[in-house]
Amino acid sequence: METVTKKSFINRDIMKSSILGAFKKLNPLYMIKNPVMFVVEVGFVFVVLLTIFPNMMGDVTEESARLYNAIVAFILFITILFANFAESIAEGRGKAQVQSLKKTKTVTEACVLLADGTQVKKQADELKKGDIVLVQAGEVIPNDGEVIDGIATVDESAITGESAPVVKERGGDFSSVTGGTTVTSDWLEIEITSLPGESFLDKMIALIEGASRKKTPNEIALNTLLVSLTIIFLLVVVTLYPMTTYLQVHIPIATLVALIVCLIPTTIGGLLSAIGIAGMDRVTQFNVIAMSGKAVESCGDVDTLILDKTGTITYGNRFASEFLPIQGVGKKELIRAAWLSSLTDDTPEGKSILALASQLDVDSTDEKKIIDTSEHIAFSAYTRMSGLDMKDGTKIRKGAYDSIKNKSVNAGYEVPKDLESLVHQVSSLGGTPLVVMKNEKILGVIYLKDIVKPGLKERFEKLRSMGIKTIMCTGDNPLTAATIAKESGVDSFIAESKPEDKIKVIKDEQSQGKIVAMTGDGTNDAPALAQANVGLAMNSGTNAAKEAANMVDLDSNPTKIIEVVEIGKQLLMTRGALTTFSIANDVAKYFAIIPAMLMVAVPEMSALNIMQLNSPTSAIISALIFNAVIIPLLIPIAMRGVKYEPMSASKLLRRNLLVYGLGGIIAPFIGIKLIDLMSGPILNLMGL
Ligand SMILES: Nc1ncnc2c1ncn2[C@@H]1O[C@H](COP(=O)(O)OP(=O)(O)OP(=O)(O)O)[C@@H](O)[C@H]1O
Ligand SMILES: [K+]
Ligand SMILES: [Mg+2]
Repeated sequence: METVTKKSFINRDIMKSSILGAFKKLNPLYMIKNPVMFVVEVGFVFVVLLTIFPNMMGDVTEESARLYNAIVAFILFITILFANFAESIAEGRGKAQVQSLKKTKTVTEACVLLADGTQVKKQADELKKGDIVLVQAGEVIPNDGEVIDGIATVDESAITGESAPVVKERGGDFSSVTGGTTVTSDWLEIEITSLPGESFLDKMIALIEGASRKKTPNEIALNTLLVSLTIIFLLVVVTLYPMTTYLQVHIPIATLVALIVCLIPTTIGGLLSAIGIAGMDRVTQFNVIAMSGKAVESCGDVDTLILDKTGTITYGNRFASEFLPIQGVGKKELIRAAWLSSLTDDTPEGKSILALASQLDVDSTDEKKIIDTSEHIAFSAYTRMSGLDMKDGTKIRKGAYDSIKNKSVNAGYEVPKDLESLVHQVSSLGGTPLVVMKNEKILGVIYLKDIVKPGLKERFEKLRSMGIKTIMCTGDNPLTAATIAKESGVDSFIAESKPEDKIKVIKDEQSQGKIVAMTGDGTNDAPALAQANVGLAMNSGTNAAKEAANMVDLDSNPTKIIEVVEIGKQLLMTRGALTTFSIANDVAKYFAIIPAMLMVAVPEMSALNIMQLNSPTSAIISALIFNAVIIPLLIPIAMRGVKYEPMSASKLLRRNLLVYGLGGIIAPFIGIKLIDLMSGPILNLMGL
């Protein structure tokens, strides 16, 4: 099982560009998007002006005020830089990735096949949807498309980072190709399915570049809270001013600005967007492309996970392992019918049936003729069968038990007595029984082996402790479904389901207020992928599925949805934890510095001055320094996320309140005291 490797989130290049980025982001037009930090910037400009014109507000008496104002301005400036730096670091890794992706976007020339059989050369950016192109070994695929002819290996490392080439061919799971990848052997005829500039690679670049990074609903809600808190503290400090005048305490304007900055939620305000970007980045590092931050965030809220059986819970390459004829039918006859039914079946199941039949000896001399003269009945998840209508009128079908049985009964046949026991035999082993019939008469059963992936039981257990329900949806019969469900440990299952049943399950869950995630790869999964709150499509899947989904797994590993959900949970938790910490901090600072500030004028305050700070000036400067340095100190947590262990929501809340709430209250007392011990004497020397 893959795990997220804990790469360092910072290196020299990222450091350099982040420092530069921190300065670039000082632009007020940019800063205003982050109202909390914008207030700090306005305060900074104000204190700079007070440094240059100390008498601006008719405020000053002592000469030392200029120096004091300069120090406050400097710390405010550093605070803003730290916040900008956090965001730049979060963006840094994505930028590096974009650069390597852009390198793969070389200008390619495509060989377009026209309807009359002639070929013309076109630039990749002139290709239209529906154009058919021929791509040969060594050439780059000009845009996304579906293979319509040929078989070839394709190097997809430009996109997936995986160096082993992938075989692409018409039909089945490996028919879609991505622009920017390279054909390494043979040739492919590809029908283009994307417009120039709208390919998967283009979308990936735009996403990582952040061009389409919008604030997520959760971020917007939190921002509103932070702005409200900012307004409240602004009012608190503004009302403090007449009070102190009444008490005849002189508080310099710079101190009031410093006080505001200490009290408004600058810590979370400075880290909020970094947390979101880092969450998306963690998903990307995991080789999953999220189409929006909202998608990653929805993962954190997921209540129900819909999984399909084949390929997700069991290995995708379910293979034929036995032919079981019903009484009165020869094994040879069954094998021949099964072979015929699979001659033009592109699915892994069909291919494995051909392989087993050939291995067991089947007369295949007329193969080509049959293929050429018969009508092909392709497998579909709706009919749940596949086969051939031969020229001589023979109809051969294989498919799911209930589908074939219904068809045979409708044609007037009785269900063979021993059929059910054969189906039962296969199903109770967790295998898929495919029933074969010739001219509506049932001949026997093909045993397709389905193997449950290891380690799933523990993972479903983990999901359960996170409060997530897992539902397996399968087109297979109830007994096979029950066996696999039991073996893998999913919470519940739905058998004999058609694609629209998946949508129904999703809608039912959603109508109960649940957030639903699902994976899929087929065209018939597309509507369900679109309906789900989190739809994770496989990169190997069809383009329709990829368009409908809001995430794509480049490694095409459906079980990854589990990790993606965990990353989403972790993102929400990190945001919650740091918000709690930040607000607890601000409240603590209030009690730490107000008494120190006022004790000169109101001696009774000294009882509250538990911190015993050097002087009112040192108190405010120390608090302001603490307020600034806490931002870079928390960058590692924002980047990596808080440690996540699955547990119930209420337990999690309690633990978070304890660690980050209580921690947030205690930290400033210790931090400010330490800074005061160091800065107090220096300020003394400066005469402050
Ligand atoms: N190539 C095929 N030809 C005929 N019948 C098939 C073929 N592949 C699968 N089937 C039958 O159709 C049923 C439905 O297939 P479908 O792909 O919808 O579901 P599934 O593969 O069983 O489960 P899942 O939804 O988990 O992928 C299968 O259970 C099987 O009985
Ligand atoms: K603050
Ligand atoms: Mg399937």
